[in-house]
This record gives sequence, C-alpha cells and structure tokens, in this order.
Amino acid sequence: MTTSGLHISNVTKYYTEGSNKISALERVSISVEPGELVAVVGPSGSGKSTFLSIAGALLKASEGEVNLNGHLLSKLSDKKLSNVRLKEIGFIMQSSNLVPYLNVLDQLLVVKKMSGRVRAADRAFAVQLLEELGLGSKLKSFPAELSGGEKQRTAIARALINNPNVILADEPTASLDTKRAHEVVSLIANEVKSRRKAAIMVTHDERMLEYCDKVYRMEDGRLSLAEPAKLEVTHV
Ligand SMILES: Nc1ncnc2c1ncn2[C@@H]1O[C@H](COP(=O)(O)OP(=O)(O)OP(=O)(O)O)[C@@H](O)[C@H]1O
Repeated sequence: MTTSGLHISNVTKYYTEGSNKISALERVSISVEPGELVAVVGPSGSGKSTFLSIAGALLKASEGEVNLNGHLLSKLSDKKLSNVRLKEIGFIMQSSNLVPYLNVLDQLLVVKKMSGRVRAADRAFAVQLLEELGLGSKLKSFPAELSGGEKQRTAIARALINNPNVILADEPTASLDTKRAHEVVSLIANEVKSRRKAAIMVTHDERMLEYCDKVYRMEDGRLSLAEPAKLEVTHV
C-alpha cells in the first residue's frame, strides 16, 4: 500500500563551509496527511528554507528520510527526483514568478506541456482551477495586467495543474496587503481541503495561522509543534 501524504523522519542537514560543519536541521520529523495544511514559523536563519528544500526534493538530507506519497526520496536517482518534483509537488513561492509573455491560461498549460501533451481535458481542468480561484475573467490577461493577489492566485492554480499530492508554499503572502493575503491563504486552504493535498506553508505572517490545521515552530534547526498559547511569530 502506498503511504499518502508527506512524512519526514529524523532529517538532519549539514552544510560544509571550508572546514566548518554547519548543522541547519537536527532530527526534524513531521507528518502531513492529505487534506492538512500546516504552517512552519520561526526566526530568520532557523532552517525553514533548508527544510522546505528537502521536503520538495530540491536538496538532499544528510541523514533521515522523506517519504513523499510513497516515494522514499533518498532511494531515487536525480532523474526520478525531478520527475517527483514535476508530478507530485506544487510549489508556491514568495513571488509568483510568472512568465511575462504568457497569458494566465498559458501559464498553466506550459507546465502541462513540460510533462507531456496538452489534452482538451487538461485545458478544461486549467480553466476550472482558474475559475475556482476567481480568475475566470482573466484567462487571456498577461502578468503585467494583474494585481499582486491575482498573480499569486495564478501561481496557486499553476501549482495545482499537475494534480500533485503535496503543496509547498514559501511565504506566499510576502508581497501582499492584508486583504489579498487573507484571500490567497484562504484559497490555498480551500484547495488543500477540497482536493486532499498535504500542504506545508512557511510563513512569518501571524494573520495566516488561522487557516492552518497545525502550527510548527523551527528554532535552531529543530522543529516542534507550537502550543497556540505560547506561539510567538517572529517578524522580519
Ligand atoms: N548553502 C549553504 N551553505 C552553508 N550554510 C548554509 C547554506 N544555506 C543555509 N545555510 C545556513 O543554515 C542555517 C539555516 O538557514 P535557512 O536558510 O534554512 O534558514 P531560514 O529559516 O530559511 O532563514 P530565512 O527566513 O532568513 O530564509 C543558517 O545558519 C544558514 O546560514
């Protein structure tokens, strides 16, 4: 039976700088089930980017294991890892990173093209996702014609187009005002619930924690479940 969701066990990551060994993560463990949105908060330099890169198969753990929807990442070749990244993971980054010369619909279809042919059903799914995210009237608009919130919503739809099992979001509200930030994170939460994705969001933004099922805190490379009463979010 395939293990669904994202399961990270005892992951340690060392960086070497000359003769120095820097420990960025220490025996980090977390399980995220389908339909769950968890937040990771913590001060700058605590290891959040390293953690998200390892969860997203962009960086290898020094020790420990990542099980991503049944794939044990330490056992995969680089080619298989890039396939896992393309098919199993949707990334939402701080800035939407849209291609300036593609319209909103094509931003999604170009991702589909990278993993094969674009079928009529793919186009229909892309339109459905964009409609769900309130972009039904913007299919032919170019990034320069969109607001910050619309760009980020396009990035959410793009993260979902390959129907990945895991969503990883890195400070998705960094460039948004309060209203747009709420809109974007509540849409991420809705998609995670309705499409049963296992999702992790790294955030400095305290206002967004209400949308999350669990909040973890990263401190000096160690990850722990935050008690709501003790939660302190560090702003940078
Ligand atoms: N490529 C690298 N080589 C050496 N040390 C690194 C490298 N990347 C990160 N580090 C170190 O690992 C630790 C964790 O860094 P990381 O970027 O994961 O933290 P972060 O919580 O994401 O910080 P921020 O919120 O500022 O992005 C820090 O001490 C950092 O200096």
